[in-house]
Amino acid sequence: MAGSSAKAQNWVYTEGLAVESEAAQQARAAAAEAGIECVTPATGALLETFAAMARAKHVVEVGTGTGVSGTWLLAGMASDGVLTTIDVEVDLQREARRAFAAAGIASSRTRTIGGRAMDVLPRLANGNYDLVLVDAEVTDAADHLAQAKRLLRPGGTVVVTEALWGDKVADPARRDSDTVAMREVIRTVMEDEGLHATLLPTGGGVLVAVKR
Ligand SMILES: C[S@@+](CC[C@H](N)C(=O)[O-])C[C@H]1O[C@@H](n2cnc3c(N)ncnc32)[C@H](O)[C@@H]1O
Repeated sequence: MAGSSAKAQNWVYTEGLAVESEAAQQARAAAAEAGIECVTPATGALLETFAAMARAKHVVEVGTGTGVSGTWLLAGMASDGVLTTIDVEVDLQREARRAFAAAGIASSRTRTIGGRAMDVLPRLANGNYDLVLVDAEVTDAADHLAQAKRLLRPGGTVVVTEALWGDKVADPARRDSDTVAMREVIRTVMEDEGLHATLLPTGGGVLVAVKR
């Protein structure tokens, strides 16, 4: 028990270290008002770091929401990098565009596409992207991941958020369909010889894989 309370303390400490920009805070408030989930501050900081490590110029995001994750990604990307972000909810994307503008991001650096990811992703170019973030429905994550693999250049990174699925993935007694689907996504990624992969406990769990 002492171990798990120390882990909880570590988690709170890690989240507290991530200083969120005013624009991301604005997007987070809009997400709360709309009743949608968004990445935690520590996950956002991790996304910024991944984007900066890659000096990312071409990033795809599945699940724009109100722009919390997008704001963090743009902060880490190359100054001329372009974020292509997809969501079925265009009203949420309007909030995201507001957050990107508040962050001082030129409109030419974001491409917000309204629609279902599986209608949009197949139209994007093979091997052209440095980073793909998958943050929509867990039931679609396997399909989004397969598209991400196609879109990434060698050395490009795919990130799947909420990978610990409300702390249920690690509990073998949890067998609801969403938890099983996320476990299957993790297994597929970890066993894929075309990827270097790991699972981080940051935020709600972050599955990260680099294309070989
Ligand atoms: C968890 S929220 C994204 C939050 C956002 N990434 C952030 O952290 O600020 C998930 C989003 O995925 C969108 N979504 C769900 N299914 C989708 C699909 N099949 N294609 C595109 N977007 C989808 C929802 O409308 C919702 O805005």
